[in-house]
Amino acid sequence: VKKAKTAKDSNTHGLTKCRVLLAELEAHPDAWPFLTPVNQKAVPGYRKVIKKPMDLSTIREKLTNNQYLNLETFIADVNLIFDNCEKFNEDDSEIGRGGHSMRRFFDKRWTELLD
Ligand SMILES: Cc1nnc(-c2cnn(C)c2N)n1CCCn1ccnc1
Repeated sequence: VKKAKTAKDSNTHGLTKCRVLLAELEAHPDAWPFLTPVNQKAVPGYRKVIKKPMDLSTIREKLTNNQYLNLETFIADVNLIFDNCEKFNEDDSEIGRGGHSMRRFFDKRWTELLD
């Protein structure tokens, strides 16, 4: 029997899914370009081109600091990683291919975790 969904329940429930998904993203073999913030001093053009940098360690920090209201706001930050990657990297490049691979994996997993 499905328990009545209170706002708190769906929030807690949603945050558990965020933790599961983030752990899987961090452990993925193609995650290496996305584990830490792009070094904007070392990468010419990145600061100018990418308006909202995002990476998995920043998402981990925000999750730890309870900054995600729900699964949707978490998914938006993860997609930002992949959109930034597509904007800055050729599809036919190692980092570009890694971004596509990670996005495919993430899309599959979060849809599987939906109620
Ligand atoms: C993520 C991401 N998107 N673009 C880059 C990047 C970094 N340098 N260059 C020339 C790029 N296109 N990144 C960060 C990749 C992280 N990285 C690079 C080497 N070791 C880690």
